[in-house]
Amino acid sequence: MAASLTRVMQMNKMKSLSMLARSFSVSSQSNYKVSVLGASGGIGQPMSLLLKQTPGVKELALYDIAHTPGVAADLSHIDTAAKVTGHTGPEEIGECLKGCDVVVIPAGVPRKPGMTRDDLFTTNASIVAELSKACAKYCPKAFICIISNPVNSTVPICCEIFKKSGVSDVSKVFGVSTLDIVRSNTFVAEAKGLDVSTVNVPVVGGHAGITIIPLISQCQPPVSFEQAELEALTARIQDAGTEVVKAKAGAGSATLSMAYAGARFAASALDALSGKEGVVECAFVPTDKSECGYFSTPLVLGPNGIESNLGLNKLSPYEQTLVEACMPELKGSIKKGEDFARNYN
Ligand SMILES: NC(=O)c1ccc[n+]([C@@H]2O[C@H](COP(=O)([O-])OP(=O)(O)OC[C@H]3O[C@@H](n4cnc5c(N)ncnc54)[C@H](O)[C@@H]3O)[C@@H](O)[C@H]2O)c1
Ligand SMILES: O=C(O)C[C@H](O)C(=O)O
Repeated sequence: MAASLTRVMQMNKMKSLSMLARSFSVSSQSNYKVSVLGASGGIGQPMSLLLKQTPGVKELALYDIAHTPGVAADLSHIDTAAKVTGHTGPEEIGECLKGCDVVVIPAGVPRKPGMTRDDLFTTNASIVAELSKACAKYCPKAFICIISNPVNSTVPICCEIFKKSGVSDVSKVFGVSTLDIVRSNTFVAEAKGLDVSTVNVPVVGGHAGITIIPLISQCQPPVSFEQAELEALTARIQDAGTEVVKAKAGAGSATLSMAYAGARFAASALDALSGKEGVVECAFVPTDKSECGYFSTPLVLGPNGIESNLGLNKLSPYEQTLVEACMPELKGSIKKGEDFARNYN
């Protein structure tokens, strides 16, 4: 009786792990160290929980300025392979980052109702600069996945800090815009009554308001909407972060959906590192394909980071107007980040 119960439990666990492996599509043979900076926060905790269950994670190193020992102790009791370590404060960040393959950064303050993402710059710019400096020192070859807002400025900050620290290759620095894709897939599937697991909408541009540009004309499977419906859907995707901020009424912004999206992007990074073919993700990265210098587009990822940038592909006339409209804001946010980093010590 006890033996058969154990067998059923083992089968259930294997089933749930293989479901997770399939949904995050990670090669189970790989063996990587993943670090989360800002691990005690609203995103950091649930994302670390997902990463603790992600096949291929050998070590999960958690860093924050507070509460990391408790989060690490809690997660370490979960019976999955990843070894969990907790690190608190700047004197422990080196140990956290040494040997790291993938770093995910959700450190920093979230929005409250009435704020824009850019309003977070004052606080978050220096947090991301400080953490980027540590990454450049301790794990310059790792995939760096930046969640902290404003992403349109924090990614340029990280890239500039890397260059200032002597790390010229920034082809593994990514602004995580996966949540925009996750939301677009969900909303399109709901509108068309499709199985959401089959829907894939590329989202390009940046990660704030009008800079978020879903390419619904390139949705797989193909879908079509009346223009008014398309515009309403696009606006909902662009404002989806604000929708959550308003609903949380002062208690922060998206955490659970972001944890899912962040863990999914990290899993793709692990896939890319392990040499899996055909890993494609949209992310906000440095590029010479856009006049801005940074833009989110679908990217083919490999062991060395971006293998190729798939660009915008064929845009509809409506999407072309959205791309043109986002340029002034995007350029301003990028410049703000670059200027900040150049003056940062
Ligand atoms: N890219 C996206 O799509 C997306 C989605 C949701 C949220 N965000 C952003 O993610 C960030 C975090 O959101 P949250 O809800 O988890 O916030 P939170 O306040 O719940 O957690 C942030 C964590 O960062 C930690 N932290 C602060 N300074 C730090 C430092 N110097 N080093 C390490 N850790 C530090 C805090 O102690 C806290 O635990 C915000 O900037 C938010 O706007 C981005
Ligand atoms: O909206 C926010 O402030 C958080 C995040 O950027 C989101 O899109 O949910």
